[in-house]
Amino acid sequence: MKRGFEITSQAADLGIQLPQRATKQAAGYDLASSTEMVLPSIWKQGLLRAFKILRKGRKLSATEADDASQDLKPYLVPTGIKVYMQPNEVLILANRSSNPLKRGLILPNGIGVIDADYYNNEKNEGEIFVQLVNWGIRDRKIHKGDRIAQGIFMPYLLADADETPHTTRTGGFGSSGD
Ligand SMILES: O=c1ccn([C@H]2C[C@H](O)[C@@H](COP(=O)(O)OP(=O)(O)OP(=O)(O)O)O2)c(=O)[nH]1
Ligand SMILES: [Mg+2]
Repeated sequence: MKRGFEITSQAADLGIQLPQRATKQAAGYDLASSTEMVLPSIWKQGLLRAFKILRKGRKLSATEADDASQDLKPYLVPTGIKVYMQPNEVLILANRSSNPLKRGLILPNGIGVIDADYYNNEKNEGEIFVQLVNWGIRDRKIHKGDRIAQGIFMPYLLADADETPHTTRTGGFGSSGD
């Protein structure tokens, strides 16, 4: 067992497929959404918020002002997939080039880094999530099974003065602190 994908126990009954490459020399394993969800247009969300404020025609209360100034966050699309690999390897998540062109979808983190020690972590079993922002004008529906990103296995190198930490990964998305 060198490297590969597994379905998470939560997604075991969803009938999802393991990621595959689309052509003989494709570098990326296509990852699909494990659920149906709507990704609201980021423009629309921002404008709706602005309209709401304007329509009020009065000074906002402190809580309203606080709500209105909250950042619009990217959506985390679940895949129901976890990945195992060698300790010196990483899975790089990259967007599909057709996503921005055809669907207005971008990966706000540029690329996703899936660490080898994310596998089977205590918080979410190592489920891969794809961060997506819909920067199109219209809301976008994602269907279960839609391919949303691709994962590329890579070896990584250590620096001379590397002091490998002994800490165990407990989750993702900021689990190691700010
Ligand atoms: O697009 C992504 C990016 C990351 N991850 C998971 C796998 C990765 O191993 C973990 C941590 O990612 P990263 O180190 O890039 O984020 P961080 O903000 O530094 O979080 P942490 O403190 O948990 O390392 O989150 C995803 O599922 N999807
Ligand atoms: Mg990190």
